[in-house]
Amino acid sequence: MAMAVTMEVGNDGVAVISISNPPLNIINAAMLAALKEKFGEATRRRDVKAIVLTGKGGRFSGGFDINAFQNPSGDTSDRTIESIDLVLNTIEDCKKPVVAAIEGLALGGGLELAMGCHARISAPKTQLGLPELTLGVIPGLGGTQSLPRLVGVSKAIEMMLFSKPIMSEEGKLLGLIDEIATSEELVRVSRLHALEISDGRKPWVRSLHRTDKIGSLSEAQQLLRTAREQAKRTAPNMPQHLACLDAVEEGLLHGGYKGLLKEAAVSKELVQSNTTKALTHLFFAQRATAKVPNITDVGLKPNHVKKVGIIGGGIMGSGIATSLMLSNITVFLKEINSEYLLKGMKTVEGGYYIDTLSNIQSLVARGKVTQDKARKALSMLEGVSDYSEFKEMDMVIEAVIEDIPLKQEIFSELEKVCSSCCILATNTSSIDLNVIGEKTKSQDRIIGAHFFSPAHIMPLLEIIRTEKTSPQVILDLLTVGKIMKKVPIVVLNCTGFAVNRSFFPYMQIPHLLVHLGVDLFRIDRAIRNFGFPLGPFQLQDLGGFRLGKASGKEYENAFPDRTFRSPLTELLLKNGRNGKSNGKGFYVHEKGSKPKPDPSVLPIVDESRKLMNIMPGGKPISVTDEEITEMVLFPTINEACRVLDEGVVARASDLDVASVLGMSFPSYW
Ligand SMILES: C[C@H](O)CC(=O)SCCNC(=O)CCNC(=O)[C@H](O)C(C)(C)COP(=O)(O)OP(=O)(O)OC[C@H]1O[C@@H](n2cnc3c(N)ncnc32)[C@H](O)[C@@H]1OP(=O)(O)O
Repeated sequence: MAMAVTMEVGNDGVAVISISNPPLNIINAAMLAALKEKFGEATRRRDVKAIVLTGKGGRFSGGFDINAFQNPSGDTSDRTIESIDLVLNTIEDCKKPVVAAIEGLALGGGLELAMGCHARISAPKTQLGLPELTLGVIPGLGGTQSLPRLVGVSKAIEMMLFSKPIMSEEGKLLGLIDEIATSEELVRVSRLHALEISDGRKPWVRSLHRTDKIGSLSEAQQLLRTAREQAKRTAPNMPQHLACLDAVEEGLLHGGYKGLLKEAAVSKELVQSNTTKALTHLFFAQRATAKVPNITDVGLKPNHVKKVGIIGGGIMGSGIATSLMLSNITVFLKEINSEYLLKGMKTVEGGYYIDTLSNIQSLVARGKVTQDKARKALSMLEGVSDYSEFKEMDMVIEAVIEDIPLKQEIFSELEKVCSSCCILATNTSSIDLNVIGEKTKSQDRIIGAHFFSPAHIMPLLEIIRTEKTSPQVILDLLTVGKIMKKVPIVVLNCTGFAVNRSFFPYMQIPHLLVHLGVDLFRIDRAIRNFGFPLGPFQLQDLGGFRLGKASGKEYENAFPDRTFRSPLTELLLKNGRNGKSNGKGFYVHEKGSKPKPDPSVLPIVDESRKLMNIMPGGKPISVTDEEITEMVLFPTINEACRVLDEGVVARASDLDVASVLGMSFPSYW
């Protein structure tokens, strides 16, 4: 059904105005106009005593149409300010009481419409939130004014700045929700509530008139100061956080109406910003990854994957296991001996390293997982040291070291011990899948499941298919990925696949620059200032130099025309450095403190420079930070274009998503 706003007036004198725009009742300009019209009609009609505003199809509304931010009309100067015209003048100042009946979700503009009403009745477990900042904008239908007045300044700032929705049960405690009613009772209870307001038996509350939750101005300003400092630290390159706080402050200083004007002015500016363009592009790009041509559009049904075997309990294997367990999937973790098995199990569960939190403990400590969920997840893990249980597996993920003969042997073995419909996946980050499966006859069920480290935290899953991988197997892994709350992108088999292949210049060009005389710590700083959380040398420390050397070889073989070779990595290894794993890389890594640049690495760098001798005239080149960033990123973009041109990814936007979620490319560029 297309977008519609309908009104039904009952014998009780309540007009129920319903919005409908399946699946999420997204609001657009036409809907706002239709709402105004229906409210006008309800206000005029003598048989209407009160109004209930609700959404059809079990969802109130997912908010305003994000497409509108992608193509904002150039001149918005004489556009109506909807927060004033509709939410304030039409709904909040309506001459008849208006009650919102909320179910499923009320996000962004959806919640803002509800906050314009005089009371809110919600079904249980309904999501309420203002996630606009994740899109580069701020709440634009009055939310910066109504939310602080309904839940207090501190909670409102938290909900907006972290774009963190709450559930209706918490909303009830905070006073955002007046009553909770079952889905079946929702509209009936809302009608009664509206009539009771009309009879004077329940209070008729206009959100913007409220001051009781705001507290003193000095307290509020202290909260705003702290929030501003935090925003400057955590979102230094994004304007919307400070802009949102400015709009809140304006309303606190000069009243809700002035606050709405400020909100509108700021929104108008932000909607044209590059940050909004980038973040809304990412929103749709992320959803597009779920649509894989010839896989998700050919009527296949996913098989239910209940049991997964993992071969190898190292960092990757234990991270993947953690993520699967938290998604209620039973994991059999296999290691070659009891010592390694214990270590793998403890990395997941805790207790092996006394001073390091296990995967699960660290998620609980960071508030990502509740104790209850952690307990449940732990019951999904079993450690094994042979293949006797593997007949039962729906999928196996191999996560051993990058050693071709070892992987080939494991896959031959798996073919024998697993059932013929078990998915055989490898977590290799660069080895050709055809080579891994060469010694089997099961090429149709061999697939790459490339997780990014740490696998229980990073959201990207790169799914690699060969020409022989069956569509059903691809669909099944896609589905498991979604159950694990990962964002899966499907790519073709090639050296480095889509993500590491695109980013191999990002790891190599910094070495070229260093050999041309640029300071390595300056390169990391320039890249961090651009917005990456870590510089390329910090990243190489994390991966370890042995891995760097092995994958460097792969790229040298595959793309000899565009690889930079230097003896640096070899020299580092010879000097007993392997990056973070032994505490010695380009940085000093000590437990409990941030990595610090290590000056003792510089003589090794100099030795490598001397051996290469590529500085023009023997002198370091002179470059600006901007040039450093461009010299590192432009070849990366070129490689991404090759990846696209060769059809390794289905869409350019898949690479955008992969760069942000897998390589932490700053989302706002
Ligand atoms: C003026 C106001 O202050 C400004 C605003 O309201 S800004 C918008 C605020 N709202 C949001 O940010 C919510 C964005 N949406 C979401 O986070 C998620 O869609 C959700 C959590 C609501 C639901 O998730 P889920 O059930 O997985 O559904 P999901 O697949 O994401 O969405 C279903 C479809 O609706 C689309 N959609 C979701 N929210 C949308 C929006 N706000 N605008 C346009 N399209 C939207 C999706 O692109 C998807 O389309 P597709 O089927 O063609 O791919």
